[in-house]
Amino acid sequence: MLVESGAVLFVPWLGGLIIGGLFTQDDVSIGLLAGGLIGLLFLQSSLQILQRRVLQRTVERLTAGLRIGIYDHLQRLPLPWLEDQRRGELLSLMTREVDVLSEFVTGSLLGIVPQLIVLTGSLALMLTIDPILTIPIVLGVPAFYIFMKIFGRNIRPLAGQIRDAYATWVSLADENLSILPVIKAYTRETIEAQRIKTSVLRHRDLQERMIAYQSLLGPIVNFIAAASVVLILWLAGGKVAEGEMGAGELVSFLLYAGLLTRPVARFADLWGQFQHARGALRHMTIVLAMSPEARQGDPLPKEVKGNLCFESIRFRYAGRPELLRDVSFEITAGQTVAILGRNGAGKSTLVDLLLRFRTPDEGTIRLDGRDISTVELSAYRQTIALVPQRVALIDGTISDNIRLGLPDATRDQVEHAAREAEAWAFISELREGLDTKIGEAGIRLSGGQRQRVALARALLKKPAILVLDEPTAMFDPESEARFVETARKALAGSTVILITHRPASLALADRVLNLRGGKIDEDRMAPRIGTARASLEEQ
Ligand SMILES: Nc1ncnc2c1ncn2[C@@H]1O[C@H](COP(=O)(O)OP(=O)(O)OP(=O)(O)O)[C@@H](O)[C@H]1O
Repeated sequence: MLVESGAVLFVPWLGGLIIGGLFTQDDVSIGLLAGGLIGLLFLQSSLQILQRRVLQRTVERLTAGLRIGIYDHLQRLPLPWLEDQRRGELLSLMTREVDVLSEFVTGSLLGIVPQLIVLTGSLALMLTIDPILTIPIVLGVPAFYIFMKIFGRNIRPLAGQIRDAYATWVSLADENLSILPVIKAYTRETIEAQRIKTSVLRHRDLQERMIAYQSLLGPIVNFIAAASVVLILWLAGGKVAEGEMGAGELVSFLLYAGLLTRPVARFADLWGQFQHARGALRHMTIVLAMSPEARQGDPLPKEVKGNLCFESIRFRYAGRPELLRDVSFEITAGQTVAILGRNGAGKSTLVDLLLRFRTPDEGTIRLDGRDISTVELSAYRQTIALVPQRVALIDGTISDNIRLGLPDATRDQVEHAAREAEAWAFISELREGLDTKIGEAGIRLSGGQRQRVALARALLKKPAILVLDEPTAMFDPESEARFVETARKALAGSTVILITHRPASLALADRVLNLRGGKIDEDRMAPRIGTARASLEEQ
């Protein structure tokens, strides 16, 4: 770009010499100069080709790098922050805003220095030809920038509004696509189509306003440039007639004035693009400056026993009354403890605290006596397997899904885990068994089947601590009874936290804790559970 800008500055000079040569009728030097000029133009075009290729590649690399970097950062951010964000906004950050920014960097920002060379070079050479003629041009350029700045004031807020409008419509479309059955069942298609239309049209209208602003700029700049050339011709024409200026010099001067329009027009666009990119950059900076979860900490010993201790835990969600007031309990390694509580009592929140998805406002959770907040995060989470209420499966085969937490597991281990989770019966009936594709690219599983796959995934990991949030909620009574029987063997040795209201599953528990009013009590039902276990064992 720098070399090309230098080459560009020679063209008017040579052009002027050729015209000057025409007047002196010197054929040899004109031929030489014309040859030189063609060579220079050829060099300029070749450099432009090279420049485009290099820039295009840089755009692609920058875009891909930013996307990878932002995604990687996003998934390391704390869950509560991620839950507060709109999905569309995060998607737009990785797609549209990355494009805006990388196009600005390679399309405009990198061009600044070469364009400045052309600008100052042209002005300097014009000054050497005729300082008086150059003065109005030198004065005109700052006036032009003040005009651009005023113009930019309208563009900046608009760029932010466009970003928001885009994120809104993408969020809406994303949400609607994921709840299509509800939309169809409640025949909301027309209403939803209208909502999408309104938000898409709002984005379109804002975009049109932006284009209107930007398209005004180009022609205004061109008009100013053309009018200036006419003015110069008029002023300089007299000087040539009076012999104060040669024809060649006039041509060079005009060509330099023409050259000036290139950087000036680029800088005019630059302002709008800069405002646009600034919006994207600000959003990106806010997200990238967010601190990820603290991952560093003490390593865990190889053998984790699974003794858990919640000490005086207090917790509230922002803007809500205190949910956990003084939660204290201990679980000895290998015990299965059921946690009961009404809807909204805070059971899932306790699990979130255990997994370090959230941090208690006060109190400490200990694993084998260590404060979990001081332990290295990945190693800590690897000791826990969670079967959440809402099972999330990935697009892939059943086997991929079960292997999620233990990618190197053998086929036998996967099958064994599937049997323990009462999943083998339905898997073996599928034509491709464990290799059956599920998710968007494959078959849909029923709620109960999904839950069993998730359970197999957790059992395969053989974690020190297993958290089961309503693991049998979608099981029929027979499968539940079988699960309870096999699970007792499968879970032996693991510390199990079981959140359930189902009496049959409760039979798995050694102890029952009741979460009520933000506190934990040991439940009086416990002896009855012992009886239920005994009767199950008899059966
Ligand atoms: N991210 C959140 N922000 C604000 N409040 C929340 C959040 N998540 C949960 N809550 C609130 O905290 C309370 C406890 O929720 P939690 O999911 O822990 O209850 P739960 O005992 O697991 O309920 P359930 O038996 O229905 O699953 C509820 O009142 C819920 O509205």
